[in-house]
Amino acid sequence: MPTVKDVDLSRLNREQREAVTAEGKAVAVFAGPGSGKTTVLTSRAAWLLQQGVTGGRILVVTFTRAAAREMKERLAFHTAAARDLTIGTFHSVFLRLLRESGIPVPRLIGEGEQAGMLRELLAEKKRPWDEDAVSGFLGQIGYCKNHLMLPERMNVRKEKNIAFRDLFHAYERLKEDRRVWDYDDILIQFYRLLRRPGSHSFRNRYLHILVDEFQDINRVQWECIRLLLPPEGRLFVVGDDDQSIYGFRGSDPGYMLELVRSFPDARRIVLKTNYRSTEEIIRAGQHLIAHNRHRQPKELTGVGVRGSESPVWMEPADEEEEARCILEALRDGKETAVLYRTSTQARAMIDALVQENVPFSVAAGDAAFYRRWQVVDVLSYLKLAENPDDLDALVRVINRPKRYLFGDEWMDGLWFLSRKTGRSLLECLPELEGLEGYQKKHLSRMVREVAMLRELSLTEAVERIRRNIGYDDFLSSMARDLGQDPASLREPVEELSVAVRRHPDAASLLSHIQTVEQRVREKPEHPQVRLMTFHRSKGLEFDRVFLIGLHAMVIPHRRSLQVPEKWKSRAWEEERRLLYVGMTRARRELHLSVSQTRQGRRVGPSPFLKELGYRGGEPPPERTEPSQIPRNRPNPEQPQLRHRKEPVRIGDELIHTRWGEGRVTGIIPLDGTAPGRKVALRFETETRTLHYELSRHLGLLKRTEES
Ligand SMILES: Nc1ncnc2c1ncn2[C@@H]1O[C@H](COP(=O)(O)OP(=O)(O)OP(=O)(O)O)[C@@H](O)[C@H]1O
Repeated sequence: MPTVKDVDLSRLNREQREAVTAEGKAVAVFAGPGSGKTTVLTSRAAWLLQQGVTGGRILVVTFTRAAAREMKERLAFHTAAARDLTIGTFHSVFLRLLRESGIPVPRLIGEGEQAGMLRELLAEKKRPWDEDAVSGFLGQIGYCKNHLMLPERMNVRKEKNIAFRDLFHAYERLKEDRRVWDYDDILIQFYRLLRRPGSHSFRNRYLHILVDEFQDINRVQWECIRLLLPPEGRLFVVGDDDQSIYGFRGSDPGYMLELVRSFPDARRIVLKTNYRSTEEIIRAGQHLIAHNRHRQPKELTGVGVRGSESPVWMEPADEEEEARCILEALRDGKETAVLYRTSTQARAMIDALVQENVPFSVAAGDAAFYRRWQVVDVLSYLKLAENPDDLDALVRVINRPKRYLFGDEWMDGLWFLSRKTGRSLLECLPELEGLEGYQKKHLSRMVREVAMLRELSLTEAVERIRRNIGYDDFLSSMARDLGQDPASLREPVEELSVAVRRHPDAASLLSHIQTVEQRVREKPEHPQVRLMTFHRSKGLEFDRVFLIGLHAMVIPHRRSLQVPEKWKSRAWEEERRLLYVGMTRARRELHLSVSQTRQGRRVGPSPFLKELGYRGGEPPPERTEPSQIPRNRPNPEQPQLRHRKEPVRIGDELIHTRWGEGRVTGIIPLDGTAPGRKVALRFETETRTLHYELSRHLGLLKRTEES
C-alpha cells in the first residue's frame, strides 16, 4: 500500500488551507489571478489521499492537457497512489469513460477535416463562401453543441438562421454517413450516455470531483459533471469569473454562481492574496476589472512586492516603432512576453525579431499572417509579375477580381497557345479561343496591369494590385455576398501594405517569408521572448509583459461589438476580462502600448485604457459602449500609470545604449495631453527621434551625470 507524504499545509495561507480541507457537498473557490489556484487544487487532491480516500474515487478535470500533465507531476511527488486518480481534460476523461462503457467510438476528426466537410456542403448547396466564413460556421456549430442546441431542436425563423440550421443538420448527417465524430461529439455522446437509465456504474464511480478553471465550463460539461456526481459525492471547483474568456465557445462564468445556487449549502471561499505581481500591477488590474458588472467582487492584495516602476504607457508612432522599442528593451535579457488581441498584430513583432535574429517562440497559428488567403492572393499577383508562366499563381488570381473565365478547360488551350507562339501563359490569355468580348477585355487588362507591376517598387505594386487591379473591390463585393464585415476581410491586405515597406522588391519579401516560416518552426527551448494572444496567455506568468496594439476596435474587438444589443454588454465585459488576463500575467513589469497609427491610419486608444487612467491619444472613432456600463467612474485610487516627468532641455547631453552620445535638438510633446515627450537627438552620424520617458524607463537613455 503506497504511503502518502504529508501535505504541508503550513506553506499555504489561511484561505488556501481552508479551501484544501473544506468539508461539504460543494466547495467553490473563487480566486483572483496569481492566488495559487493550481496549488490549492493539487493540495486538495493530495490531502484527500492522505485522508484515506482511494485514488480511484477521485476525478480531477482540467481545461488543457498541459495543466493535467502538471497536476499529475505535482501529485506524483506526494504519493504513488496518485497513479490511480483520474486526471485529464473533459474530452480525454469522457472519451475514456465512453470507450469503457462499450460504446463504439468512431474515428475522431480535427478542425481541418471538419472544415473540409463544410466546404463540400457549401459547394453542394451552391452557397458563396470563403475560409473565414467556414471557420465562422465551425465556431457557430461548436458553440451550439456546447450549449446542447442540436439542429433537430432548433426553432428558428429568420432566413439566415434557417440556412445555418440546415447546414448544421447536413454536417451532422455527413458525419454520421462517414462514421466520424468531431471533438464536441465526445461531450454530447457522454451526456447522452449519462442520461441513460443504466449508467449507474459511472454515476457512482467518483466520490470527489475536482474541476480546474471552472469559469470556462460550458453547458454540456456542467450537465455531465452534475450527472456524474453521486448523491453522496463532493464537488470542488476553483475558478476566477474575471478570467472567463471563452464565451465564444459557450463558456459561461454564470455556472460558478449557478453552482452556489444548485447546492444551497455550498461553501464559497475566496483567495485574496496574489503572490505573482507587484502591488502596482495588482492595483491596475483590480481597477480595470471593477468596471465589470457581472462578477463576484473580490479584493485582491499583494504580498508587498513593490515594482521599481509603475505600469508604463508606450505611445510609439506605429506598429513598426512599437516592435523596435520592444527589441531595444530585450537587450537586457529579461524574460518577456508580448501579448496581443489578434494574431495579425504579431506580424510586425515577428518581422522585427526575424530581421534582428532574436530567438523567440510563437504558436504557428499566430505566425500564419503570410499564409492568410488574402495575402496569398496578393503574393500570387507579385509572383505572376515575376514569372508570367507561373500557372499556380495565375489560377489563383484569375477570378480575383472576376474575369469570367470559369472551369479548367481553358488551361489546356492556354498551354497549347503558349507552346505554339513561344509567349508566356499570361500573355496568351486574351487570345484564347472562343472568348466573349467582355472576357477578352478583362483578360487584356489583367495582362497589362500585371506586366506593369514589374516596373514598380514593391509598395507601389501592392497598392496597384489593391486599387487598379481591383483586389480591394473584389473583397468588398465578396463581403457583401457573404454578409461579412468588409473591414475584417480587408484587414490582412491593410497589414500587408505596411509589411512590404521593409522590402525593396518582391524577391526580398518572399525570401523573408521563408525565413519567418523556418524561424517559427525552430521553437527554441528557453526563448527570452514569447509571443502569444491574450487567450493563450491564460495560466502563464512572466517577469515582463508588453501588451501591444491596445486600440479601439481591437480591444474590445470589432467583432465582439457586432452582436445584438442585448448581448453587447456581456461581450464588452468579456473583452475587458481578456485585457485583465493579459495584464495579470506580469510579475514585475507591465507595459501597455498604443501606437498613434495602425496599418497606416490614425487610430484611437481602446476605451478600456481610459478606465485605467490613460489620457492620451485620440478618442476612439466609434464609441459603442453599452449604456448600462458606467463611464468615467470617479477613480479615487487611480493607478500611477504616468511616466516620470523630469526636466529635459535642448542642448542636454544624453547617452543611448546603442547610438552613444547625443545632444537634444528638439522636444516634441505628444498630442498635448498624452503622457511623455519625444526628443530629437543628434548622435555622431545621425539624428533620431525617441520617446524620452519610455527610453529612460527601459534604461536605454542615460543622462551624462548618471554614467
Ligand atoms: N501560499 C503561497 N505562498 C507563496 N507562494 C505561493 C502561494 N500560493 C501560490 N504561490 C505562488 O504564486 C504563483 C501563482 O500561483 P498559481 O499559478 O497557482 O496561481 P493561479 O491562481 O493559478 O493564477 P492564474 O489564474 O492567474 O493563472 C505561483 O508562482 C505559486 O507558486
